[in-house]
This record gives sequence, structure tokens and C-alpha cells, in this order.
Amino acid sequence: MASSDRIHVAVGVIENADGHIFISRRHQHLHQGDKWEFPGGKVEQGEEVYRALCRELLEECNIEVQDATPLTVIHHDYADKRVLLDVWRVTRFSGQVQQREGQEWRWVSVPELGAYRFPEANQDIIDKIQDLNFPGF
Ligand SMILES: Nc1nc2c([nH]c(=O)n2[C@H]2C[C@H](O)[C@@H](COP(=O)(O)OP(=O)(O)OP(=O)(O)O)O2)c(=O)[nH]1
Ligand SMILES: [Mg+2]
Repeated sequence: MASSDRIHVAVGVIENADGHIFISRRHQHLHQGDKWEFPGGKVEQGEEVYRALCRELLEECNIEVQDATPLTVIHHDYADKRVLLDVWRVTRFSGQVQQREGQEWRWVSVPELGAYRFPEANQDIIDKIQDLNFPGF
């Protein structure tokens, strides 16, 4: 596969006032179906990744991102797809977080994240979130 076949995805880690993280479950028929994910989606042709993050989080979660900082960038090759996940930590947003696409969703504490089944590429995201919460461990 050429590198242009890699799917570029903007992903947001949203935390609430209790320090819980928003996750939702991918629809069964999708790639990596039934697994849990952080909200986000494909960056469109010519779109800036930060704009894509804002657009996807508005579409999927009904919030307006006001500030976000890069958390990690992951290149991962699944058997059937290659992805580039551009992961951001959302540090300021307005609106109430909802799930607008009929996906099951939850707020989970950082230690609880480890109990959910995520796509393989997400392990690095979870490690980064845990590092932020428990530096030095
Ligand atoms: N949103 C999201 N996608 C992830 C995560 N981990 C992971 O491997 N992926 C992969 C699964 C998919 O192959 C790809 C995202 O594609 P998607 O189908 O959800 O994109 P989308 O929301 O723009 O949906 P679409 O309407 O364009 O199909 O990234 C994650 O935590 N969140
Ligand atoms: Mg999506």
C-alpha cells in the first residue's frame, strides 16, 4: 500500500470536571466494530487536523472545542487498514457532551479505562492518559 492509503484520523480525549474520560462504542458493522473508542473521525482532503477535530467533536459529541493540545501521534497497521491517529487532549470546550450518533457511551475514570476493549492502536493513548494522571508510575 502507498503511504497515501493511510487513513488520517483526528481523535479527541475529553475529560469532565471529575477527571473522567468520554468513550463510546463503535458500531458493530464498522472497522474495529464493537470496540470502544475516543470520539473522532477522518480528516478530509485539504482540511487542517485541528479543524477536523473540532468538526468531528461537534458532529459526534455536540461540543465546541475551544482549546486542545496534541497528546500523541500513532501510526498503526491493522491487517485491513493503515491509520494515522492524531490524538488531542481537549482542554477547553463549550456545550454538554452528548453522543449524537446512537453509539453507546460512558464517562470512565482513568484506572477504569484499562478494563475496556479498544482497537489495538489505542494502547499508546491509554498509556499517555495514565502518564498524565499518575506521572512517575
Ligand atoms: N474515532 C476513532 N477511530 C479510531 C480509534 N482507534 C482506532 O484505531 N481508530 C480507527 C478506526 C477507523 O479505522 C478509523 C476512524 O474511522 P471512522 O470510520 O470512525 O471515521 P469517521 O468517524 O470519519 O467515519 P466515516 O463516517 O467517515 O466513516 O480510525 C479511536 O479511538 N477513535
Ligand atoms: Mg468517528
